Order: sequence, then structure tokens, then C-alpha cells
Amino acid sequence: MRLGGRLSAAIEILADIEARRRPVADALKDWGLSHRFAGSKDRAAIGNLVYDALRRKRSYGARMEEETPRALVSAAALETLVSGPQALYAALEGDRFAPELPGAEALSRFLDDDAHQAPAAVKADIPDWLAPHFEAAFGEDWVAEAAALSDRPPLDLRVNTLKSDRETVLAALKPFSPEPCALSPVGVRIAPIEGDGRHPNVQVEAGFQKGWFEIQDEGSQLAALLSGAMPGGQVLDFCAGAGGKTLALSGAMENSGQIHAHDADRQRLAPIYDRLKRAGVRNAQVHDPRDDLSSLEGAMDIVLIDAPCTGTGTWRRRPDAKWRLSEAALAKRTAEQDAVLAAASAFVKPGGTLVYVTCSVLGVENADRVEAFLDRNAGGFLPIDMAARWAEILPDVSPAYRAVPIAGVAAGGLMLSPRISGTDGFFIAALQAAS
Ligand SMILES: C[S@@+](CC[C@H](N)C(=O)[O-])C[C@H]1O[C@@H](n2cnc3c(N)ncnc32)[C@H](O)[C@@H]1O
Repeated sequence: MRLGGRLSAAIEILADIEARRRPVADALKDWGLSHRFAGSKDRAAIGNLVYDALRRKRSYGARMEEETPRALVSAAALETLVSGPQALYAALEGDRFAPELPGAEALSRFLDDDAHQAPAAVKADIPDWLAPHFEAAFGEDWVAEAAALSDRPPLDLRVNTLKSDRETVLAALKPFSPEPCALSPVGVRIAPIEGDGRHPNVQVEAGFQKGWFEIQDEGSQLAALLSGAMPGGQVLDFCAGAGGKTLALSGAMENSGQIHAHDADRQRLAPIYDRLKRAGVRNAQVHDPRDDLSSLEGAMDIVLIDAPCTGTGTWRRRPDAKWRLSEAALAKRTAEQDAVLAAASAFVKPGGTLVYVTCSVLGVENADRVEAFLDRNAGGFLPIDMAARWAEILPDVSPAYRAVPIAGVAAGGLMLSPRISGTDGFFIAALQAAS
């Protein structure tokens, strides 16, 4: 396909996402199924245009003075593929599949106006109602923090130390120019996609099949490490889902002690069995949602809550979620978070640790939930200083977080973000149970 066909496809897919309010991954998959002539390079290029247009929908729309799919896709092409309006028109010349684009004047205006005059929420590329939440979370940095959630993300891998080591994985993936992650000692990073390129499908690599590595954002790797799981411990992964954290915990625990992997949703849990097998995990026991967990009550060294959340920290990867999020959905999540904290806390042994993690940057899902939990459990739990914990668990890694005060502890929680730590946005807090 030439550029014209790719732009037309991206416009069609964006219109579909908007009309049917469907996830971007589903829309792209369906388009691919009904356009089998499109090669993998075409699909990648179309996907990039769609994702970029969604990531910066508001600022592109404002700079284009038009928030239509054709305006957004033109903006994405101008920012990532061609050097200016003339180059764009030239690339489409004589291409019968090319869409009708906004005029040269609109395209030039887009490039001239870098949206500096736009309201803060437009520059930040977020819905207006979320602006106060971002301001509360990041103070005067909030626009830059939110805007960084619109960048293209890297592809991060976690080396499975049960089966391999970082040098081996770096060597096995050499054709893709991997680098060691800056923060996670078990992380490997493949840089964000440039232009119309694509990330390699690392899951077809022999190393992946052999269980040498998993796809996992560096922030998620750090959250697992900062939970403090050590060899020989008893750990309940209360919201295990597909097992990303379970696998990381098993690595940190060197396959010893015991991890109980639980989730309320059987379907989400389903992939965990294959993943555990491939990774060579022998210290994890999966609990069906219907299982009786009462024998674990008051017995766990660590209970990890990787809480259901809005996922604002992952908007680089799921930009459509940013525009779908509603105040009602946020309220539903915070209620779930309170319920999960209450339920999971019963499993912590005296002196043990309750770890609370979200992939959201919103204070109402993070410190506010932990403080509400502490209020309801007066004296039962105390926040741990997470800056001290970082220094203890990651002694050779410079601090790369925003300290979040909780109940009088200055670094009661840590926040990671694309701008602060070069990772997805995460919040990590740990509470120690009274002995
Ligand atoms: C952020 S996801 C977990 C991701 C997973 N830990 C990983 O690293 O791949 C949150 C999970 O919480 C689960 N969940 C929601 N409410 C729950 C509850 N009340 N009890 C247990 N799990 C719950 C959801 O089914 C979902 O799988």
C-alpha cells in the first residue's frame, strides 16, 4: 500500500472507533481481517497513525481547528512521517486511494501553531474533567506529566531469572537493538517505534518460547520488586489477573516459598497456567475464584493488591481509554479499590505487609484509597517509607519517583510516570500490619 491507502485506512478505523466506541485493538484487528491484502508493514504503519492520532486527539484537533478523523490522521502523518504539507501532498499525488485531506493552509497552521495558546487541558491532551486530578497529583508539572502519557511507549521485557539472565536475553534479541533498562535490574528495553516502523513480535522468538523473558513494563517490574518479596516468603497475589506480577514475584523469590495467585475473575486468570509453565515457576499455586482461601487468613508475609484501576498510567499503550474514561467509571473503580483493600488485608499476618499498587496516576485511586483504608483500620496498619525501601531493594539505582505523602509519612507512596521514571504510570504503597 502507498501512503494514501494507509491514511485512508487509518481514517476509516478512527471513524469506526468513534462511531462504535470500541477499543482500538479490536478495530485494528477487524480491519486487518477484512483487508487481508494489507501486509504486516501496512498494518503497522496504519496502527501507528491510529494510535498517534488518539494519543494527541485534543491538541491535534485544536491545532488543526478540526477534530475529524481526517484532520487527526493528517496531523499524525505530519508529525511522524513527512517533512511538511508539500511533502505530504507530493506523496499522495496520483494515488487513487488517497483521502481528501484538509487544505494546505490548515496543514501549515498545524505546524506553525504548537498549541502554546491552547488551554492547559488541551496541551495536556486530556479531558477537561481530569485536569484537576492531574494538578492534584503532579502540582505545577501536571501538563508536562499528562502530555508525556501521549508519547509512544518502548517495548519492555522482564528477564526471567529462573531460566536466563539479562546478558543472554540481550544477546538473543540483538537484531532488535535491546538495551538494559535504566531502573529495573531485570529489565530489557526496545526503544519506542520511530516513523512507520513497528516493534518486533518478540513472542515468536525462541527465547520467549523457552521462557527466558516476558513482556512487562519496567514500572510493573519495579512494583513487583518493591513489594519486598524475598526467597522463602509466603505471598498472596490477590489480583493476579494473567499473572504478570506473579511471574515477577516468583523470580524475586528464586522459586522458593509460596505464592498464592488469586483473582475474582476466572477469565482473566486463565492465561496464568501456561505462563507459569513456560516460565518454569514452581512456587505458585493458582486459586480459582471459587476456592476457599480462609486457611490463608492472617498467615501471609506479603499480600499484594495489584488493584483494578482506570489505567491512566498506561495511556501511551491504550490511548482510546483516555477518551472513554468517565467520572462514573472512576467512582466505580475507587469503590472496587476500597473493597479489595478490605478483603485482602485479612490475609496479612501480624507484622506482615500489605502492598497496594495501581497503574493509575490519580490521587483518588492511590493515596486517597490508602488513607481511607487506614482511617477504617485505626492502628492496624502503618505506612512504610517507600523511599527507604527503594534504597534498600534497589541500592544501585538512583531514585526515579515522585514521593507521595500518606498519613504523615513523606514517602508513604511512590509514583512512577513516563516523565519521572520513563515507565508507565504506577503508584506503589506498602503498609505494615501491627504485630
Ligand atoms: C491490574 S489487574 C491485575 C494485573 C495482574 N496482576 C498482572 O500483573 O498481570 C486487576 C485485577 O483485579 C481483579 N479484581 C477486581 N476486583 C477484584 C476482587 N474483588 N478480588 C480479586 N480480584 C479482583 C481483576 O479481575 C483484574 O484481573
